[in-house]
Amino acid sequence: EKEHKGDFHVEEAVEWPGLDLKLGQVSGLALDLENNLVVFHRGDHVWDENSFDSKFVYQQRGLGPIEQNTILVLNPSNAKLLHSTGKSLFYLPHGLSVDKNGNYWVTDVALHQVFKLGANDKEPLLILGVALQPGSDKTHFCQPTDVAVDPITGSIYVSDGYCNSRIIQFSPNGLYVMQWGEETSLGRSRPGQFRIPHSLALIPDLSQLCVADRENGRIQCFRLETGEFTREIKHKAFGTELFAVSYVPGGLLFAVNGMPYPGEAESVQGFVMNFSTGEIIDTFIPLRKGFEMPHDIVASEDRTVFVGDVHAKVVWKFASAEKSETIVE
Ligand SMILES: O=C(N[C@@H](O)C(=O)O)c1ccccc1
Repeated sequence: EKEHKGDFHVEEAVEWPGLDLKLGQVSGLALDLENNLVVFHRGDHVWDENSFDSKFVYQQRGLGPIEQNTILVLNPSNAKLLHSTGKSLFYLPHGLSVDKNGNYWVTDVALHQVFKLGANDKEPLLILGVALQPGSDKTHFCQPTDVAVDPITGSIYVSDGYCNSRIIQFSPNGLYVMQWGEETSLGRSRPGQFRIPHSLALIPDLSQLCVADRENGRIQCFRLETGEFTREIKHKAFGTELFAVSYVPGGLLFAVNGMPYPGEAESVQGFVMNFSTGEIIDTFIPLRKGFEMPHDIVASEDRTVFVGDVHAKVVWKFASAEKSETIVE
């Protein structure tokens, strides 16, 4: 048995989903205002080595947008489909978050754009970026990976992206405010340097934004108002890549790492950390089939955890099993 610290351990809820969700590559997860699970997936589109040219221009425009509904709202207990939207809009879904008014915020790495969608509207309420045009100025992104909205100020934060190394802040109505971050120089990665800022976790009560700095295999956190670096959370157990990070009010940080590189000892797994100390208090993997490429993670206050896998095209559910004793290896 592995060692668990703290007072709980998350374990796969094997009855989930119990029905075929007919998912494509699962890129983003979020919880809506009723704690329903929101899934952002790619339907019949895939991101593979033919998707982009050397200048990050999307090559499969001829396919047209994904015809399936790319945003699914599921009952978190029985996975029943409650609502779906987002058809004929997107080419390569990536990040997803829900704001305090229940709007969906998503990024599309093929369009190089960020969208705000009302829960029931067809037409986007706001679009940032220029369709299909990669760039790195105030109006262009390059494969933007995630978006988070501060519930207190309404400020919009975008992690930009696979082919940029920055976080950009926009005002609530989408005007450029400021940005921070730079690409990682050769050798050691310094604070504020990124190698694919891949996922965002906004912590409103601490006024911080944490970023999964994917290829640097670490989490970096910054002050929301200034972009000032506050801390790094990095563990050997993360291995080379750290894909996604998610914060749960009450002080827990959840994360998933990447598939091990050849010869790497660290396995692909989920992590539960104490936000204030940064220490790992639990790790978890599915009970039957292993993770393939866990791509996003979201957790609710009752410590139900969902992990979306972009290779396996599934969503895993984990529930926190009250642990009666500490079992040491
Ligand atoms: O990272 C990649 N994909 C995932 O993150 C994703 O699908 O979002 C990727 C990189 C190179 C080529 C093809 C895919």
